Amino acid sequence: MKILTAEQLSEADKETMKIQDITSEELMERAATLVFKEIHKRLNGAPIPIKIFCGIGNNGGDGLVIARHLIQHDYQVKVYVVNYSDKRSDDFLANYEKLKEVTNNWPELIKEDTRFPEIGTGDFVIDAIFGIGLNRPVKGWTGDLVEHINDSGAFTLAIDMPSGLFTDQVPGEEAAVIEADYTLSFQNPKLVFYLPQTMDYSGELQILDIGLDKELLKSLDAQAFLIDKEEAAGMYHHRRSNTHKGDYGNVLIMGGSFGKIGSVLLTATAALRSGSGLCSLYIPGCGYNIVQTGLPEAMVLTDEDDKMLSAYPNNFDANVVCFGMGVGTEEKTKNALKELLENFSDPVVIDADGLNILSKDKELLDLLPENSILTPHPGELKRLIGEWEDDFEKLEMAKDFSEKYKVILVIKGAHTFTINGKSMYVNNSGNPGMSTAGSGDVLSGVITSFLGQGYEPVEAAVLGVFLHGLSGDIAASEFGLESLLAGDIAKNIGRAVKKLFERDAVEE
Ligand SMILES: NC(=O)C1=CN([C@@H]2O[C@H](COP(=O)(O)OP(=O)(O)OC[C@H]3O[C@@H](n4cnc5c(N)ncnc54)[C@H](OP(=O)(O)O)[C@@H]3O)[C@@H](O)[C@H]2O)[C@@H](O)CC1
Ligand SMILES: [K+]
Repeated sequence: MKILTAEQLSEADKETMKIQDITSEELMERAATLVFKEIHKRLNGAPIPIKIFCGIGNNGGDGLVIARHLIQHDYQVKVYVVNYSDKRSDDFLANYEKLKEVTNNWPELIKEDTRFPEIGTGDFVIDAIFGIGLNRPVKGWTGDLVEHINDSGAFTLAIDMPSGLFTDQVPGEEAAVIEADYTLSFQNPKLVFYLPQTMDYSGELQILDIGLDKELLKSLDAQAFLIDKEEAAGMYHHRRSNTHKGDYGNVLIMGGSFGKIGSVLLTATAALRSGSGLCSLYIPGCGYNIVQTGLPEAMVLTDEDDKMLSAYPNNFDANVVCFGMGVGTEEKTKNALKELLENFSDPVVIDADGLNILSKDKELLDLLPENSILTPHPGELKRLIGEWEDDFEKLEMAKDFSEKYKVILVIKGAHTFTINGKSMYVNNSGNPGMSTAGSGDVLSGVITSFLGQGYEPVEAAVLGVFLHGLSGDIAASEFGLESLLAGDIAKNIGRAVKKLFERDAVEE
């Protein structure tokens, strides 16, 4: 699904009104009625005190429409109008009049000197103060109100955006932002919902299709692409019957050092579980017995050094090479990476200490084959591209880096970002149980495997990241978050592929 900017979405609102010949009040009615239906589906008439905080723009207008429907369905509703300005929008005013027709319990005005209403932990708060029209940080008494809502402990549902959250920048330190438990956002996801610095504000997220014109949305350039099952399934290459192992890649995994042989074992297991036809490892001598015993399906070549890598096996004919897990950053090992980059011209996958070696000796970056895939976690990324002020700057710096060196960056996190020049892909699978040792080694194996099977490099990265996450979700549902081991992620890749083509009950 496309991630769009606030400007694109408000422009799409306007264009849709023209194309569908509807007023903005009708579009608001449509959008807010969908929100009402979602609430009604879950509350099912429960007598919970509902407190709706409405701004005076169109986000507030949505709040008033929701209030009207809830009142008409006999919910206990109290509406507050947050009077941060006198410039009420037309649709706000029209819906204010309509609300008065269904209740005598008129909205209460909250102004600068008003005592804020009490909010109990059992209340249900609907935040319709600011939406995508936010154009400056929320401060002063409006900010105090936002903090008052946050401090209440009540379940908070944000409409379109948690109030105070910009779509295109992180909030400043003194700005107040609603910390929502749930956000129902209109039409398309927004980038801030997925960035480490801002993702917590939206809580659980649901995107509502409010029927903006499909052709119009298709024509818009995405700020980024959100990758879910549907997008991942579209990238997957089905296996043909008339094939043999030679059709599925011959990957070489170079990694490990004394005490860190497990890392390469995980990577190789993941590569084979992801469908590689042939998988070989190049490791220090000390790992020979471990790998041969742990993974009989793999072939093992050893370096002349017993404890670390010191060379690249130039006479070995692999179609993709992955380098870095558990290798350390010794000078000898740097030479091994250098030899690899000087002798291998197809895309490689570089992870972990391989990235740290590149960061220490930036000249090596120029040797990277075009479309190589680098898989840093935030610490490794910082060493590679430098410090950033905030997540938006990080993404710009990462795009510049990707363009400069013609490589694909896979920035690992709760939502892993894959960056290919100006294009960004945001992963939407996975869970916190995957924050565990070796998880990244497994990811490198999955991506390497797909690259070896002939996927376009960016697809190998994006699909690999998604399946890695989905496999983690499957493993977590079996073992629970705490007990999840990286090896479980590797083992479940096949189930994740199967799941790509299963329909979920909720989608039906
Ligand atoms: N027909 C449609 O288009 C549809 C729109 N929909 C809904 O409309 C929402 C967007 O509505 P919106 O554009 O009216 O802006 P909104 O977020 O309500 O803000 C209101 C005003 O607040 C002001 N302001 C900004 N920051 C401020 C601050 N820090 N402190 C104080 N004031 C501040 C600023 O005005 P200013 O003061 O700058 O003149 C701004 O204009 C969207 O999120 C969705 O919920 C849906 O119904 C679908 C159909
Ligand atoms: K809001």
